[in-house]
Amino acid sequence: MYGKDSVILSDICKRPSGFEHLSPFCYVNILDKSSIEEAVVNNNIDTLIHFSALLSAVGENNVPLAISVNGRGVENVLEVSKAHNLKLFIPSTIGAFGPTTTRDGTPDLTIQRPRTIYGVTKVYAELLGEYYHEKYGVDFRSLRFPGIISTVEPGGGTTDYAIKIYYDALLNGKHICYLKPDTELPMMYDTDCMTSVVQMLHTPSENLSLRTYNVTGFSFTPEQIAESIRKRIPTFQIEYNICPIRQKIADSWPRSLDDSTARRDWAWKPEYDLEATTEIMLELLTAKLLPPKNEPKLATM
Ligand SMILES: NC(=O)C1=CN([C@@H]2O[C@H](COP(=O)(O)OP(=O)(O)OC[C@H]3O[C@@H](n4cnc5c(N)ncnc54)[C@H](O)[C@@H]3O)[C@@H](O)[C@H]2O)C=CC1
Ligand SMILES: CC(=O)[C@H](N)C(=O)O
Repeated sequence: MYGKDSVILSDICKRPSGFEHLSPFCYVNILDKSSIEEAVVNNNIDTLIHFSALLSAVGENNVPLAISVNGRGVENVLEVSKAHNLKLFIPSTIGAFGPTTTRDGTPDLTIQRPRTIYGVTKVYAELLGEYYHEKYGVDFRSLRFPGIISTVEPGGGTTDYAIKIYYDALLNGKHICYLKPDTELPMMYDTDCMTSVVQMLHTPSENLSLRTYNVTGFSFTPEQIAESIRKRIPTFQIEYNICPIRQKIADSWPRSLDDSTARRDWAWKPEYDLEATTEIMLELLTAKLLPPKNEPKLATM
């Protein structure tokens, strides 16, 4: 299940430089079922992890494309999983909840009436996956993630500021935040996110009481993440220029998630809190963005 001999990455665009050593890479357009099937058959794939999607903010700007990528893409991977007996993981999100859901300690099973096309398509993915599991026996599994914080530049979501703020802290000493200072959202560090996927995929089917679980790390506001950065970069400043679209989305999402079912069923437990996340983000991004200048080489004799 791990390592470059076991994993193949795919996308419709070339992978960013610096990741070539990770694993083989191939073109797959998830809107083209035969392209998924070709990759599965040619590489003898047994598990499909389907990450491709348009996130919440970009989805609002291109609804037909979001319906297509997030909706048809899911239909295609489910059909291919059914035909080739694959284990299938599709991430869901806090975006699958909406303003009528309880926002604090949101449980796994509750009202799901999202108001974004991203959320609507993610509820569709959850329900269609569970339907394929019940009707056809597809080993479908899903986790509802909060905002994921990693050093990879964000792809157009509402929680993106929680990545950009670290870039800005190092490059400019200042971040202009599109959410209000007291907007609380749940988040999780990258390593915990990947651990949760691996743990859930390893859990025997009979131990899963749900096919879609909440998982979370910790919750914070822009003010609180700025304070955490200021402990390490005292001159760091945050200013606010509210984006009404993203603010409205954030105000409709949970402030915190209840992930006790995942903790009970497959011993889920995150390792990173806000301080540990700030520590590692600043360390990794310093290495990525501010590499040490090369010392002049000594003349060889
Ligand atoms: N980043 C986050 O905070 C969270 C992400 N998730 C889920 O995790 C998954 C990955 O999210 P990110 O990596 O942040 O998104 P991203 O926007 O960074 O990456 C999405 C990828 O999908 C690819 N893609 C788009 N159209 C495609 C097509 N037709 N065929 C093949 N690939 C296509 C894009 O090229 C891109 O590499 C998504 O399903 C998202 O809903 C869930 C909760 C939080
Ligand atoms: C929480 C998510 O699903 C994503 N980061 C987004 O903000 O759209």
